[in-house]
Amino acid sequence: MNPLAVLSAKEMRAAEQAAINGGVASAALMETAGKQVAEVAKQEWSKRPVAVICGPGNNGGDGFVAARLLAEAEWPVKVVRVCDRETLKGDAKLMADLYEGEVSEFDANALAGVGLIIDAIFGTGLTRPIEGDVKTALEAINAHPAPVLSVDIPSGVSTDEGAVLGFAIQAARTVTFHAKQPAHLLFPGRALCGVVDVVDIGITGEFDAKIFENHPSLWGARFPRPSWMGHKYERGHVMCVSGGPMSTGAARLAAEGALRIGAGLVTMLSPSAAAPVHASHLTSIMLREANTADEIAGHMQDAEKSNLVTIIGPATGVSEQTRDKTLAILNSSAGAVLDADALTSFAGQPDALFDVLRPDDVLTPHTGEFSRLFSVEMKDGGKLDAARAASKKAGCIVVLKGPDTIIAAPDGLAIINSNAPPDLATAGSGDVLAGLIAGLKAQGMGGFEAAAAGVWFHGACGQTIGPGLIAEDLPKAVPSVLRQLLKPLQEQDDGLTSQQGAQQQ
Ligand SMILES: NC(=O)C1=CN([C@@H]2O[C@H](COP(=O)(O)OP(=O)(O)OC[C@H]3O[C@@H](n4cnc5c(N)ncnc54)[C@H](O)[C@@H]3O)[C@@H](O)[C@H]2O)[C@@H](O)CC1
Ligand SMILES: Nc1ncnc2c1ncn2[C@@H]1O[C@H](COP(=O)(O)OP(=O)(O)O)[C@@H](O)[C@H]1O
Ligand SMILES: [K+]
Repeated sequence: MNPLAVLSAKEMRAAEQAAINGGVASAALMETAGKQVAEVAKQEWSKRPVAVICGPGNNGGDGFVAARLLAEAEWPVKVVRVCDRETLKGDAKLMADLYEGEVSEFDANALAGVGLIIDAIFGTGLTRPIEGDVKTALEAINAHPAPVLSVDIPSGVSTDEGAVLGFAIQAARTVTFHAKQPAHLLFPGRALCGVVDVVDIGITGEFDAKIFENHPSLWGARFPRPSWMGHKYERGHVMCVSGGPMSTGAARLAAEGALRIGAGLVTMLSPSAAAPVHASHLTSIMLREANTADEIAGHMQDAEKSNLVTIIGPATGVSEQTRDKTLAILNSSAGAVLDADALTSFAGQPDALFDVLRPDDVLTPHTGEFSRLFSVEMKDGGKLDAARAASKKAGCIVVLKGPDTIIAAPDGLAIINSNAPPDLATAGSGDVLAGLIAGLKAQGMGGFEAAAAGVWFHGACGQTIGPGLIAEDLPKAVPSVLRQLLKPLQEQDDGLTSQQGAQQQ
C-alpha cells in the first residue's frame, strides 16, 4: 500500500479483516500492536513507573499486551481499567486474561508516582462523546505531569474527523498501526497526537485508498522541469487579474508566485487606473490593460498560443464586475485558479459559478470564503468531508486552506497537507499560493496535482523562511525549495550523462 495512504476507521477495519481472511490471526495483530507500543515506550523513555489505562474495546486489548511486555522488561507497570471487566470480550478479553499483574479501577490515586501514561482507552471505536467517569479519568490524565503515549489515537478524538468528542487526551506521542487516519493530520486532532509513529503490525495487501498525506512522491514524477530544447512559450503562460489602484499588491504576489515556480510568461491584466502602479513595480512580469469582462475575454485568446491559466480573485473586489470577469475566463479556453473575491462574488448565486466550472479548474478558498460560497458552517473536524463534498458539487478541484489544507477532487480523491508552518498565517500568503498552483498548471500539471504540489511548495517555502515571514518572502524562497526537490533527479541525470559518456569512450 502507498505509505502516504490515509485510512478511515471503516477502511482500517476492512484492511484488518482482509489480513484476517488472508490467514493472519486477529490476536496476532493485537499482540504485534501492543508490542510496537511497548517498543516505542522503551525507545523514547527511560525505564520508569508506567500506568497503562485500558478501555472497553480492542484499544484496551492493545494496552494489556503493552503492559505485559513492559512488565516482562521489568518496568514497574500499573494497569488501570476505565470499564467493567465484563465488557471486555474477544481478543481484548484474551489479552486481559494473559496479563498476570494487578488491575485496578480508575480512582484519584491511579496515577500517583507514574512517569509515563499509556492511553489505551479508546481508538477507532469511539462512537459517542466522552462524559461522566470516563471524562473524569481523561481530565486527570491531562492534568498529570507525566507524558502520555496514546495507542492508535488520543482517546476522545474522532478517527475520521480529528474532532474532539466531548473531551480528549493531549498526547506527547501516538503510535498508530498500518497507516495514518485523518485524525492524525486534521486539527485539532493533529495537535493532540504529538509525534505520530506509524508502525507495521503485519497487515499486507493492496488497498484502494482515497485519501493521502501530501508529499512530493505523490506528484514529483509529473513536476515540470525545464528542458534543453524548450523555450518560454512551452513553459506556459499565467495571467493575473488585478484589483484597482489601491489594491494591486495581492495580484502581484500571485504573479510572482507563478513566475518563480517556472511559468514561462506571466502577464498582469490591470484596470487602466491601476496600470501606472504596476508599471512602477513590475519587471519580468508583463503588463496589459483590461477594464471589462469583454477585454479580459479578449486576452484569453492567448490560450491559442500557449497553455494559459488565469488567476482571478486576489483583491479584485467583491462585485458584479468580478463575477463577469470570472465568467469570461471560465467561458474561454484558458484554465482558471479562482481565489478570494472571485469566490465571494458568487456567494449568493453559487450555481452560476458551478455551472461553468470545468473539472481541472481550481478554487482556493479559506474557510470563510468556503462557507460563503458553499453555504456550510465549518465545524471542528468537518473539513475533509466538507472539501470533498464541495469538490463534487462544484465539479472541480477545491483547495480548502488552513493549517491542514485539503486538496479535493470531484471523484472523491483527497490529499491532506501537513508541512505548513503557522508563520504562513500572514496577509498575502494565500495570494502567492494561487500563483504557485497556476504556475504549475500552466506548465502542464493537472489541476489536482498542481494544487497538491503548490500547497506543498507553499509549506516548504514557509519552513525555509520561518519566523518573521511575510508574503513577499515566499516567491523568493521558491528557488531553494526547487533546488532541494529537483536535486535527486539532477543527480540521476548527472549519473546518466556520465554513464553515456563512459559508453561513448
Ligand atoms: N483495525 C485494526 O487493524 C486493529 C485495531 N486494533 C485496535 O483496536 C482498536 C479499535 O477497537 P474497537 O473497535 O474495539 O474500539 P475501541 O477500543 O476504540 O472502543 C470501543 C468500545 O468503546 C465503547 N465506547 C465508544 N465510545 C464511548 C464513549 N464515549 N464512552 C464510553 N464508551 C465508549 C464502545 O461501546 C466499545 O465498547 C484500534 O483503535 C486499535 O487500537 C489493534 O488491536 C490491532 C489491529
Ligand atoms: N495556522 C496556520 N498554519 C499553517 N498555514 C496556515 C495557517 N493559517 C493559514 N495558513 C495558510 O496561509 C495561507 C493564507 O491564505 P489566505 O487566508 O487566503 O490569506 P491571504 O488572503 O491574506 O493571502 C493559506 O495557504 C493557509 O493554508
Ligand atoms: K487511545
